[in-house]
Amino acid sequence: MILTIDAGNTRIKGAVFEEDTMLSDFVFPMEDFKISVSKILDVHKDITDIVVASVRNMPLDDFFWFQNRVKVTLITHESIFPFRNLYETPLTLGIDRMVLSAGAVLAFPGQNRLVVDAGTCITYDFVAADDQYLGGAISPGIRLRYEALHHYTAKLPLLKRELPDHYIGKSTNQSMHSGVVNGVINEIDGFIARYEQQYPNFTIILTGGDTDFLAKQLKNTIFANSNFLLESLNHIFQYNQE
Ligand SMILES: Nc1ncnc2c1ncn2[C@@H]1O[C@H](COP(=O)(O)OP(=O)(O)OP(=O)(O)O)[C@@H](O)[C@H]1O
Ligand SMILES: CC(C)(CO)[C@@H](O)C(=O)NCCC(=O)O
Ligand SMILES: [K+]
Repeated sequence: MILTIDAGNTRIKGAVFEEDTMLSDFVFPMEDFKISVSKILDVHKDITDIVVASVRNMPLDDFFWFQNRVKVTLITHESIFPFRNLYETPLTLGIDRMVLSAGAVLAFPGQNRLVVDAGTCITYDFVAADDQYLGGAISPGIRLRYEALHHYTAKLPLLKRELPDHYIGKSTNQSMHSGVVNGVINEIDGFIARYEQQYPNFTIILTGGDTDFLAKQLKNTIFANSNFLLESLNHIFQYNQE
């Protein structure tokens, strides 16, 4: 039994796996890291390994704190990934993007794959059918866009995400929802259309904190799975054992 941990930019997510089955999952703020993980280990006494991917500047001691109870594996640029990395700056590629790309290769062998992670940032990662990682894009996520509008203006309020039913916003709030949410939807549809010009067939995976909010709004058929990063960590761990 293993505990996978995704230390994201805003929140920490975790899931317990017995082989390919997810037994439970958790979300907690950074401050609660040690207490939350301790509790999970207390409840699931059969956990033998913790597998972590972190995009934060978090002290590694926090992870290795549990070393006396379980084996701790940190996924880093030195881990074994099932793709050839063609990024020109491979050492600056986010570990989350590498894990998602690896997960896409292992879950969808022999296909072109695009992973869209709608989290704090929206990231796009393309891995071709020959398992070459080509790169992608990084843009601000939904919450970041709302926060930026509020933070860098005098008049715009801080709003919570809301699905607009009109393109033409008839009030400040409607205009902001249309700008942020329709903007993101068009961005994702637009990226997919662009990639389609070059690669007529590919599998699209949507993940991240805004998965469920966005999934039905997109034009294309996608695999929507907000736990894809945690599942990918489980797959990479198994792959690295083999
Ligand atoms: N309870 C929540 N707390 C924070 N963000 C949430 C929540 N529910 C949905 N979201 C949405 O999730 C997005 C953030 O995604 P996510 O939670 O995956 O970010 P994260 O933890 O920083 O991870 P990552 O760094 O991998 O993006 C925000 O744009 C926000 O709209
Ligand atoms: C883009 C983020 C912040 C998304 O979580 C992360 O993947 C990251 O820090 N990336 C480093 C830059 C890059 O991927 O090229
Ligand atoms: K992200």
